[in-house]
Amino acid sequence: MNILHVSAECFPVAKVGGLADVVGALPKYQNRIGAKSSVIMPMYNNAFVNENTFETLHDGQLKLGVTDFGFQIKVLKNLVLDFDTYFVHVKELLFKDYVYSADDTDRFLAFQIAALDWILQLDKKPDYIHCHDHHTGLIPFMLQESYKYELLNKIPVITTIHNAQYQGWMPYEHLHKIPEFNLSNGGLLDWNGVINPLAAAIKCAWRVTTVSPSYMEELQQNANGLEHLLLAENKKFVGILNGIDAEVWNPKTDQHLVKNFNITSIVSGKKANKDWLCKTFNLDPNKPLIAFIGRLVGEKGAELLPEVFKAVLKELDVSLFLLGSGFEETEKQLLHLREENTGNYNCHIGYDEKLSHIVYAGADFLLMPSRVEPCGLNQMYALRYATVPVVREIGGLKDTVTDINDDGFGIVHKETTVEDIFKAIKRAEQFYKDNKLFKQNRKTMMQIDHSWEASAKTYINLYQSITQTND
Ligand SMILES: Nc1ncnc2c1ncn2[C@@H]1O[C@H](COP(=O)(O)OP(=O)(O)O[C@H]2O[C@H](CO)[C@@H](O)[C@H](O)[C@H]2O)[C@@H](O)[C@H]1O
Repeated sequence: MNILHVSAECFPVAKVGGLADVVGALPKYQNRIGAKSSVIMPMYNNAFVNENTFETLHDGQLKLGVTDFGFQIKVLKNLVLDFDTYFVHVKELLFKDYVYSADDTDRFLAFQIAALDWILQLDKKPDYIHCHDHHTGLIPFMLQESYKYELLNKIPVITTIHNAQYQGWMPYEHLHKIPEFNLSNGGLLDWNGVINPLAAAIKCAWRVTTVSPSYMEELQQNANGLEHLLLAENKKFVGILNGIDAEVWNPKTDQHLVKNFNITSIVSGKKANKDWLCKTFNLDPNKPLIAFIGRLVGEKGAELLPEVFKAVLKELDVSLFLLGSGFEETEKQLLHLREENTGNYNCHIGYDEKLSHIVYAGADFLLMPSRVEPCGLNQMYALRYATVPVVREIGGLKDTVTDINDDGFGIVHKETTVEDIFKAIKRAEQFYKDNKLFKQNRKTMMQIDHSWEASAKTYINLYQSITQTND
């Protein structure tokens, strides 16, 4: 079984968030159970690309409306990843020092067209094409409708929704850039009067998956405008919980940590990482350390954090640390908060992979007050590093975290409000004081298995079920 994943991000090549973690792990675990899974992604002008060498497999020309662009498909020459990774190189459009920006429409259109042009001329074509998020949302449409790709229209195409908040909307002036199709089927591209690549993917993909079962249910009520479409297409939908790459995220071997640990050395291991964090960021190591890691956007409840932190710092005896970037105003408020709270609060505004690993290991609690959380990986990393997740009961958080009061191991709150988040942190402060229970809970958390094995198999079964139904 030959599967080609198409994605804008893939760890360790280019990561903005959880999409990269999933696309960097799922193919690896699919290969371990006998599939031949590979990835095609854009070639960005980033550190990974500059540190490695590439070989050109294919040279082509693509048309975006009236403009021609040369493109190459490249592979790594000096390094072997856990799966074959193909890179679409379009110098003028994709080769930038960012992944996403305001010019994404043309960039990801070119990426998708180049990927399909390349597949079209392959002797051995993939058995399945697995697209991820709206950046690849026009592929199911083009496979089904564009005359140019008629030869590929029997290849089952699956779309995974990692986040339905972003849909890739584009005005109709871009319509002519999509390889020619029967215009009377143009409605498949449309949702509410604009071209909507995520909606097109939902309409045209053979199956659609969401990254947790609860998120699939919730989307029917809250899908940023696509609710009716989801209801109409719900027979295509399957919710498959993400896993984590338990080899990359392993406190026993993690190269980023100050000290490694396993289930028999939790206390000393976590202490060494916490001490380093507290020393580096001027925090009191004797207080429970509550951390947040993530994009500072509305979905994550981030704009409430400055107010929550202010109240917590006034009333509770804990230390707070935040690693993230996003809304400028939230960043400003978070930085400003440091001035009056030295010793109990600090933040690092920016993206830092290494620091994130130390925070998962060194924190006592990890805060995730998300408004929307399709799956969430942070809480699963936290569990693996014996850090108590403090989460809102939503999406994948609901599927992976059970409250301590319900015989579970985490702290769960109902709403993304300042009051609820504050109360959850207060419960964390209390829980930390129960030394025996707190220590025992760390062991329980470390034994929870969220590795990819089971979900990788579920995806394979899903692909097979498509072939069986359509044979
Ligand atoms: N400033 C920073 N520095 C270092 N690392 C940082 C960072 N900010 C975030 N990260 C890292 O980025 C990843 C975030 O993953 P999530 O799954 O929590 O969220 P995201 O919303 O990006 O993903 C979307 O896709 C994933 C994958 O399907 C879903 O789990 C999720 O719910 C959905 O919103 C984690 O690896 C985290 O450590």
